[in-house]
Amino acid sequence: MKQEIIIGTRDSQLAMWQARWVLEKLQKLYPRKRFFLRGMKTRGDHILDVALAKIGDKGLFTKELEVALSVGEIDLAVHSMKDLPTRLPEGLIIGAFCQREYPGDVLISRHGLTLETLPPGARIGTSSLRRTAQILHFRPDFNVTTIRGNLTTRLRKLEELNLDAIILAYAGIHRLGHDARITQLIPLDICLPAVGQGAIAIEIRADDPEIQDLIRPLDDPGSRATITAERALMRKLEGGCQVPIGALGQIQHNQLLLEGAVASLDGRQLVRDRISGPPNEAEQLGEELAARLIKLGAGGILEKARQEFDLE
Ligand SMILES: NCc1[nH]cc(CCC(=O)O)c1CC(=O)O
Repeated sequence: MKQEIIIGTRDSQLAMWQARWVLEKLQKLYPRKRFFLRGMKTRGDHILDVALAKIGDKGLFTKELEVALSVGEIDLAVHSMKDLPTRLPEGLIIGAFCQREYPGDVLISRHGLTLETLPPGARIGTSSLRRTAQILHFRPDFNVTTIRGNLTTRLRKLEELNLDAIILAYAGIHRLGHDARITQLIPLDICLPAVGQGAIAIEIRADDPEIQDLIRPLDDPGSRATITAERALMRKLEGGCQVPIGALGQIQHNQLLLEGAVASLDGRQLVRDRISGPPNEAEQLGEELAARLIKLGAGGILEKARQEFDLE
């Protein structure tokens, strides 16, 4: 049995917080083992001046960690679930879907105003096409500006760029202790989160049953089912972080309720639908909802979104 276990993650503040959270849980469960944290840079951490959608690379924030995991330099990789592509490299699996935090997005505005009360033409900063499209659908008058960088950088840009508000995931803000800056929890019927948002993923080697057993207590069946459905939907729609897709699975009365939305970049077109069924059919529910969204016009919207980005 291994006595020393190396946990890899990105070296951003949020990633380190999440990996330390995993480390502390494991250390409590296995006081005799020694756990180490290794922070690594990914390509996504190097390219900071380009909009995410334009880099459009699968595994931008995960690849270097996956290489280290595959060759055994680390024993497990801790990621934000939403950074993890829907298809993993050969030989790697999600060993644990950790209990999800509140999955939605939040508005942080400078004068305490909400999506409803911000003035016409307000300047909103976000890094995601999904947020842009859904927010513009609700408030077509907003001026949306791209901001990138880690959480602290983005919070700073609210002031520096003289924006009226920025939109971020609740989970990241909460984990880094910035709750006091939240102006509004953005209603889920206005903006569906990114697939997997708010959850921490532990990626491991498929042929490592010892580590699989070790992390099993950190797996949350509800989060596993709901996020599996979201990821199946995403896979079927072939979206990555470069496409405006929102999805959210929830367990209600022992049923899995899955909602999904696809919107055009300008927010004019938006299709949204839901499906529910038994949690053990998560994968099929995701695929079925994807098929329904395509029938409602998602295919055309996505095709156009991809073209617009290739042309720029
Ligand atoms: N895109 C980067 C990223 N990856 C995960 C989170 C937040 C934490 C989470 O969703 O678990 C964030 C920041 C954000 O989108 O505001």
